[in-house]
Amino acid sequence: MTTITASATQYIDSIIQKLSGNENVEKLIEKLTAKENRSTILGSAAVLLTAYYVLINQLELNRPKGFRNIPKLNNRKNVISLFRNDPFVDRYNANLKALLEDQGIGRARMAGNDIIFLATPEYSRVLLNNNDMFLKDTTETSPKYTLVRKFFGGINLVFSNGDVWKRHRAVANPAFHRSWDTKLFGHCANEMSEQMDKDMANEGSVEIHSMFQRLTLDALGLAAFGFDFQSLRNPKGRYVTVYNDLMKGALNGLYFLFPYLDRFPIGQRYKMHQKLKEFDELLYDIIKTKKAEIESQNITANSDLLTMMIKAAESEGTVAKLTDQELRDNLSIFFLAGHDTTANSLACTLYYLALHPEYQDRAREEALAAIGDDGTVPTSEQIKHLPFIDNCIKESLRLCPSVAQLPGRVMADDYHLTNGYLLPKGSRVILSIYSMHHNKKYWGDDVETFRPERFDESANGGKKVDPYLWVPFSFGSRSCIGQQFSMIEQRVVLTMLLQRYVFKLPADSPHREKLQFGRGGLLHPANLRLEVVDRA
Ligand code: HEM
Repeated sequence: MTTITASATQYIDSIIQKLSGNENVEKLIEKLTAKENRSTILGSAAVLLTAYYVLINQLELNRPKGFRNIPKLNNRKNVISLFRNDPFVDRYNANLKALLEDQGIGRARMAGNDIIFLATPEYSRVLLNNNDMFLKDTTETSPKYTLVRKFFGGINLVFSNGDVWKRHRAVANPAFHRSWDTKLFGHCANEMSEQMDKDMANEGSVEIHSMFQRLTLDALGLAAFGFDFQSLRNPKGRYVTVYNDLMKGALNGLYFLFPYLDRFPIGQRYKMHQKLKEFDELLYDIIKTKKAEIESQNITANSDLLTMMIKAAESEGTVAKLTDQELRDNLSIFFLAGHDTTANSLACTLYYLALHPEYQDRAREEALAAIGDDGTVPTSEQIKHLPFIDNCIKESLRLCPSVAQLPGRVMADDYHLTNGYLLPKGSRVILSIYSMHHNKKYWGDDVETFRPERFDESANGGKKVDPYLWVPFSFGSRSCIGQQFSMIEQRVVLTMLLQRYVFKLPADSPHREKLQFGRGGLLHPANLRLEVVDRA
């Protein structure tokens, strides 16, 4: 484009030089510059410029062909739906589904950026195997004074790239890849049972999603840094309230659209910034205590994530230590990444088991065979082999992937897909996990039916599900570091609950026809009430 403009200017200059001195031309210039003609000329210039601008924008003549060929999504409707904060699935079904499931690719323009959606296992393979080309969109782009930036930190495992990400992942890997003490999750499952019994006695049903949110917050607090939020026992406790308020505040869409509102926060927003200071004091206190414990050798084999991360950095020698601020930022991001995600998965799985009693019976049979019926917390060994329950969790994560779209990537350079499409440098790319998980082409006509057998290799002639197609935890080197943690938590909790209760969907449940989803960033059931009947 710049080359074309430069040559055009040179060409016009040479013509002006040739024409200067020519009497007719000089008369014409005189006419054009006369005062009375100026408004006409300015008007015509404005019309020409507008026409040029419209042509460039509508026909996109300034964009490369490979990009222009990518089918366009219905942008206007999609943006309106975003502003209305419609639940993700409604927005997807109305505006994205048809094109993405048919073409596997589509593009839109939002807030001045090109967004390209990818939705086939082939594109998924390309994206997930090219981390240096498809860069994570980091929080560094949001100003330092925003609540979201202060809460989740500038640089952490989730929002970093290249060598910085490698360093954080190297420190966190040993902390996650080890056997987890099932007692921790068992303790939380027992606490949840007590609360469910109370709700059943008082209300006749249990809102299962919020119950799981409380369970996973308690489990993560204990596992991450040995702190008990006690949100199951006391949902209005000091730190639970602080944490929940901060989450709500950090994910408030208004401040994503207008981040500068956080520069001089007032009223409730000001109070949130103050609460963050309280939360930070707690985290830094815990870090200090853990460091002192490590120094005095006062640590056990079943230490929390934080202790393991500090120890990993100190004993490896090869990986640089994380600063207190980096440790704090990672702890904070573990909460964002690892608590609601698991809660949503547990809630959806229990919903499908309540909807399909025959699958629930089969899952319970497997649970009882593995862990017995005496009400004790299962051991790691006992929950190692639960193929049917695992398949129920997988099928539930297929239908309800908590992370419905992989967080955005930014193209480090122009990238040509094999079929001629171009992903231009700087454009944003989103892998639509939800679209791949709901496409008939890949899963058959019963795509919307809960059928755990899809994941049973022996029932499918040894055929495995493509790991780039089923990606609730993503895949490859940047896949979810907490996958094993989450699966162990889900196995312990589900086996213990199935051992003790029968779950039923109330006859008048709004979820009877299909699961209804709530608003917000992660895919989760909206107000899901189940009847929880004691087997005894
Ligand atoms: C059902 C539960 C979970 C789901 C569906 C889930 C999903 C995901 C997905 C899709 C990613 C990839 C994000 C991306 O590449 O942009 C991811 C990354 C991550 N998850 Fe999870 N997650 C779950 C549980 C957890 C838990 C329990 C933790 C921690 C305690 C956790 C911590 C993380 C972290 C730190 C990353 C970033 C890894 C990296 O970039 O190296 N997740 N998760």
